[in-house]
Amino acid sequence: MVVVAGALCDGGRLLAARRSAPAELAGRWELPGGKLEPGESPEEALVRELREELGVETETVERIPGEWPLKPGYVLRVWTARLLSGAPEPLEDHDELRWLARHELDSVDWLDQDRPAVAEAALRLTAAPPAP
Ligand SMILES: Nc1nc2c([nH]c(=O)n2[C@H]2C[C@H](O)[C@@H](COP(=O)(O)OP(=O)(O)OP(=O)(O)O)O2)c(=O)[nH]1
Repeated sequence: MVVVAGALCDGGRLLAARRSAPAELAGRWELPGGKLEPGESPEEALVRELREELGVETETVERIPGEWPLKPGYVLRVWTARLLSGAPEPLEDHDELRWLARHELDSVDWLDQDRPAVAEAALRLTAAPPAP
C-alpha cells in the first residue's frame, strides 16, 4: 500500500505539517499526503490529498527517488510539488503548518520515517520566487 507525500516548495521553503492523529503520530511533523485510492495515479492522489488537507491547488514536479517503509504493508513515496493557488491551512489531519527554509529543517520533530525524504527534498529547495 502506497502513501504519497508532497514536498511542497515555495520561495525556497518546504512545508512541514504537524499531525493531529492518530495518537502515536500526533505532534510529529510530516510531509502532507495520504493513501492512494483505487484507480488513481500517485500524482493524482497527491494533488487530491493536498487539496483536501490544505485547501490548495498544486502540481507535482518530480519524484524523489526511493521509498521508505512505514507501518507493515505501507511504503512512503515522495514527490516535490509546487503551489499553484491558495495558502495552505491545516484543514484535516494537521494542527499546525510551517514553511521552513533549508537551515530551519531541523527545528521540527519529523517522523523518523520521513527524515531521509526531507533531507532529499532539502537538496532540491531552490531560491525560486514565491507563487503570486
Ligand atoms: N501523509 C503522510 N503519512 C505518513 C507520513 N509518514 C508516515 O509515516 N505516514 C503514515 C501515517 C498514516 O498511518 C499513513 C498515511 O495515512 P493518512 O492518514 O495521511 O492518509 P489518508 O489521508 O489517505 O487517510 P485515511 O483517513 O484515508 O486513512 O502513513 C507522511 O510523511 N505523510
